[in-house]
Amino acid sequence: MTPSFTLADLGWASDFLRQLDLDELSATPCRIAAVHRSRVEALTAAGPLSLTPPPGLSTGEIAVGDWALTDGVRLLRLLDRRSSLSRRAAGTAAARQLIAANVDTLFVVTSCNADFNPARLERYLALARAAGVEPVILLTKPDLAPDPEAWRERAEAIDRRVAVRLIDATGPEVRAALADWCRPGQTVALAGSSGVGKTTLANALTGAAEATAPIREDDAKGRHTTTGRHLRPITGGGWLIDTPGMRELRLTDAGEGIAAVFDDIDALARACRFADCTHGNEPGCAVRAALAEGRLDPGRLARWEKLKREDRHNSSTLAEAHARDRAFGRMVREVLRDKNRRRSDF
Ligand SMILES: Nc1nc2c(ncn2[C@@H]2O[C@H](COP(=O)(O)OP(=O)(O)OP(=O)(O)O)[C@@H](O)[C@H]2O)c(=O)[nH]1
Ligand SMILES: [Zn+2]
Repeated sequence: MTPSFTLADLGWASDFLRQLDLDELSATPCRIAAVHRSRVEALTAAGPLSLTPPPGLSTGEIAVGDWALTDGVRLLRLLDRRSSLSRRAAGTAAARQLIAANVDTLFVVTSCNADFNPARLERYLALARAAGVEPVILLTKPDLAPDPEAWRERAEAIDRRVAVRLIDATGPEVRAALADWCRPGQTVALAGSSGVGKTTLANALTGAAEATAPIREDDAKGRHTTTGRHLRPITGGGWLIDTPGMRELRLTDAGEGIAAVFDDIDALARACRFADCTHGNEPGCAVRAALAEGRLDPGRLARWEKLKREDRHNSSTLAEAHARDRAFGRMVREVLRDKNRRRSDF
């Protein structure tokens, strides 16, 4: 059985259509469902396709969730994204790694227990905002907590603009509870620590069968292709982007997002007498004044400062990262040389 999706089901919208030139109107819009080393898998209104990217476009520049144009064999070009989630690439280099594109909602998942950590939640909210994605906080395991409402209140206090839902990931109501964000054409992703229930939620949204076995669909030629590997249809409408990279998000260049989550502190800092105020001993510091008057929670200020430091560190230029790598390489070589020297002394 081949599920068929309309372009609107796949998330096609007028801001993608507007990007097409007249001579591109005959090309087929497709949504990237999986990215491999040299090919991508894509979904079209006529079914799944396996495509090669055009010369000059590496698969590293393509993300699951991207919209592109195809002639049926090749990917012709990528369309501009509405949002993109990226993280600092593994290793020490400050390069960015694309994780997902055109995500509408990031479900930030934590539990009604010791996993709940305001600093981490703020960090995820900042990351979502910087990516252009709406964050929603999901609090799992309310069934195991004596007073789940207290956890909800704590989560709501972090940012009043963010929706918070208590949700038993193992219960029957997962799709109903998240229906607002899982309408046809909408795309969601899940982030959060290990063990908070992301896999359980993903299975509930997509149907457990698809989660454990890849969906096999007949393509036009009657061969079997595996599709939707990382762009998984949600039962009843919408899409879940579930890639290995989604599970390890780190904060990169989220300066704008941090300012949005901590707009109160940001406004205070702008009112300091000196533009480069460190909120230490400078006269006319509005941040310290707010602290002294009890208008600003010292814990919140500490988390803001920590996030800013971390963001500065993660956003350090490639050149700096390379310099660090070189220094590290030099150290490793020296240690090895030293070891060999000692070995040859025996
Ligand atoms: N009672 C209860 N158990 C839950 C709930 N959510 C998750 N669990 C259980 O918690 C355990 C971990 O859930 P997972 O879905 O594997 O967590 P995860 O976030 O995917 O973890 P990683 O795969 O390590 O990232 C499982 O045994 C779930 O059944 C919940 O809301 N209530
Ligand atoms: Zn100040």
